[in-house]
Amino acid sequence: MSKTVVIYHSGYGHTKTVAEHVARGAEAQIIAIDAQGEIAEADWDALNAADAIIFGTPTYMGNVSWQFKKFADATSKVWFTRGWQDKVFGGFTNSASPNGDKQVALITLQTLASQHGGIWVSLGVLPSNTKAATSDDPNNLGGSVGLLARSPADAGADEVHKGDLETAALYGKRVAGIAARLK
Ligand SMILES: Cc1cc2nc3c(=O)[nH]c(=O)nc-3n(C[C@H](O)[C@H](O)[C@H](O)COP(=O)(O)O)c2cc1C
Repeated sequence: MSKTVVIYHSGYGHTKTVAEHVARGAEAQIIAIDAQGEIAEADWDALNAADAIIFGTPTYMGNVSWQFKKFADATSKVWFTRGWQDKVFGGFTNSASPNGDKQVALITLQTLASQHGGIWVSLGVLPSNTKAATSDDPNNLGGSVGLLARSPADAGADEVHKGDLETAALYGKRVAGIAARLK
């Protein structure tokens, strides 16, 4: 059994909903970065002990939230010791527009994982991109690097698109499964 941790920031709850579905698929511990961009000391211990880490952030102004970036910069302490070298990593982002520059945020997460010498896991779910496809379908946003999710600007935190939440669970399962195979 591998140990997976989902660590995310969410300003208004939508990304939290996505994180919970990723964590359910991965059977992962879940850690929230708070509004000041902080996590507890015990959370660092959990991250250090994990076989797989999945990063999550809303896309704000075309990139990760400042709270996530503050966390990312704080990981430089671990970077110096190569403490996360060869861990398995994944990442997800949620935003209002179908595109909304989500990919930029995702690449930031992939780059963070790579800085740590990690093994990045792609989404691994075929896009639903036919005329009949809807937001209820898996990977209807057509991602490949990691998980993309959409919450329309007027949607509540419990209204993240159904297909994206299903994709979130599939992706969590995939990351944890790959970590278990490598262990
Ligand atoms: C400061 C700010 C910047 C945002 N920038 C973007 C953006 O660049 N692209 C986009 O599609 N949505 C953008 N949004 C919309 C959020 O990504 C969307 O509401 C998301 O669901 C918020 O997630 P959260 O509830 O976890 O904070 C922005 C929202 C805020 C508050």
